[in-house]
Amino acid sequence: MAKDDNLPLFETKLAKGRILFQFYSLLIFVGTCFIFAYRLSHIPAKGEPGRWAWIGLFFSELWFCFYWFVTTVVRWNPIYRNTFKDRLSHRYEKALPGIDIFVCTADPVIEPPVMVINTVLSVMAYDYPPEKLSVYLSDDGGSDLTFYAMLEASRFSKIWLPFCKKFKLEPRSPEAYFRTAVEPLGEPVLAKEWSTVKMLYEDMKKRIENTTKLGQISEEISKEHKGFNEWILVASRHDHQTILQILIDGRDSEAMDIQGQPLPTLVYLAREKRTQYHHHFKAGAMNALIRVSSGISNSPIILNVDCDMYSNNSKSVRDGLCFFMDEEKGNKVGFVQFPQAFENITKNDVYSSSLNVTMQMEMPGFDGNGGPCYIGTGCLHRREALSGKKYNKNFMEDWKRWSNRSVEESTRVLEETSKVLASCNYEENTQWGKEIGVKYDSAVEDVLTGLAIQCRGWRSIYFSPERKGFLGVAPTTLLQSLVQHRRWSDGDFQIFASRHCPFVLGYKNIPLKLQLSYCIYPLWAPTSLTTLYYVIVPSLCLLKGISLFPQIHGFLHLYLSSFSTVHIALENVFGLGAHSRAGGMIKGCGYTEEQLPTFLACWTIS
Ligand SMILES: O=c1ccn([C@@H]2O[C@H](COP(=O)(O)OP(=O)(O)O[C@H]3O[C@H](CO)[C@@H](O)[C@H](O)[C@H]3O)[C@@H](O)[C@H]2O)c(=O)[nH]1
Ligand SMILES: [Mn+2]
Repeated sequence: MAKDDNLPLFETKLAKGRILFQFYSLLIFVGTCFIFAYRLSHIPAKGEPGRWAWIGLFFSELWFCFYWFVTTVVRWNPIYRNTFKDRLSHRYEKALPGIDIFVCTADPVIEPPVMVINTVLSVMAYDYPPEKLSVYLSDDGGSDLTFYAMLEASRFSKIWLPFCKKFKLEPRSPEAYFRTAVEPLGEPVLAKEWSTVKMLYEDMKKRIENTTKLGQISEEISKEHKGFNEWILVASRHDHQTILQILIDGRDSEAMDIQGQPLPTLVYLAREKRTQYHHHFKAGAMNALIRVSSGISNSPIILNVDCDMYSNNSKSVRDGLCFFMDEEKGNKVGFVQFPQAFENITKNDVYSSSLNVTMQMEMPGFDGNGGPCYIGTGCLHRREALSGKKYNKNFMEDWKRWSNRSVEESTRVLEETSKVLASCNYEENTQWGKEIGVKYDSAVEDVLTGLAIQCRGWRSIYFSPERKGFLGVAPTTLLQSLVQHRRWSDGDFQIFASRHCPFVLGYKNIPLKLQLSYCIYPLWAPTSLTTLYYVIVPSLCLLKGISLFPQIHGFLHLYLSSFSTVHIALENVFGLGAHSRAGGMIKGCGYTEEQLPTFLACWTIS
């Protein structure tokens, strides 16, 4: 036995500078106490003008103080993870488990088929034994255009996968790769292959784009695959039977790339849609995928990505497995969440679409408090945890059980038997969407599902490697950004106001500091009310000559002004610092949610 056999597969590091941050928080807290002392001791008497405005202001400040407390709890103790993939490979290379990868798409117009298949190709090309990978595309658009693109991708994968592996390319989305890669002119052999593959990709892209533009499949194309016949029965995207096509069956000995290596299984699924049944959006799609995949490959680990988030790092699956397969701590891990990162962030990122503060400060903080939330994409799940199983101390994943499994049926029979699992009435009178799978009835099904998994005893892990695991498309216009934030604020607040409230669901199931951390997003919505109050009422009162802030003189002046200096200086270090450390621009900073310090500054300056 080699001597590194007992070493862990991952390590955890505490963030630097925590003490400084904690000291800074203490300073803010002292300042806040002074404010409350003043507010309470100077309430205008009954009949004096401004009494109600004053009391309102006091409650707003109490709220800000609570919100600041929650953000401080989140940021108190961030941790960072590091994996040892060489140890994983050394110990388990022959016994690596199967991985099922789910890609969700919903609309061929908003999510063009070319983009979708780039994501699909990027995950098919993971640096992982291909016979152990199964990629499932869920098409809620029920579109033959997307199906056609998948057919093209299944053919192109035979060239693309060996090409990626031979030259160890990154990223493995052909579009993203060719956009940035420089032609290797110095090496004639490589250069020839490079330009051939590029040309083949461009040709395929053109064919798909032309068909998409046309909006329908030509007769010539429809003869290429019997799958197109399914669309004869499709009334509309909201009313059709299940369409399930196994485009590449990994068990098939003829499913080989041009180098003779096996290919990952590739499945196209458009679950059944009927107008009288609610389809539950992405959550419904995910649950159909969980069931269908259990009949086909049934891998113990499930990775899910949105169709606009391609894999930017071919090692991510191995990274994730370092957590699940760690001998000491792995069994408790329910899911491993990667950050959402985007490749289309504008220069100043005025709407803070990059989510830098969330991804680089808050999520590591969640992890330190008990585990990050599930954020819908770039997440590896343990199938058992996602399917509703409770963790218990004796749980031991049997990684071999899954790899020994063999499905006997032919591809066609397998397709037919699996279709039932994606039908509309399959979930009637079951726990799907409640206790099993991704939860329904929430605009942020992901956060709610992650919370439930944690409450069932599983640990989650946040892993942010230097080379980003996934890159997606962020909203860039004010309208897109507002729509997204409104959905998040609404959805998160609904969780808070329901029986799924972190303090109810989490009571005794997750640590109190994690329950508190979970409030940070649900409280966005109510905080907007106090913010509006704080912005509007004092200004109106000033117009009437009523001041709601103290006139400063004497000792208090000295104290407050020195505090304001210290505070503003520190706010620059921590507020701006937090933002720019997270890679943001100064202009985007005003949009981060550092309210209390901002209001403190407002106090001290007024
Ligand atoms: O009926 C539907 C609607 C959407 N989707 C897919 O769901 C994903 C996310 O939807 P999108 O409209 O892009 O929402 P975003 O605001 O970008 O989603 C963010 O927020 C969601 C809710 O918190 C998470 O589920 C997502 O993963 C996260 O990227 C996309 O791949 C869609 O194709 C479906 O499969 N079926
Ligand atoms: Mn999206």
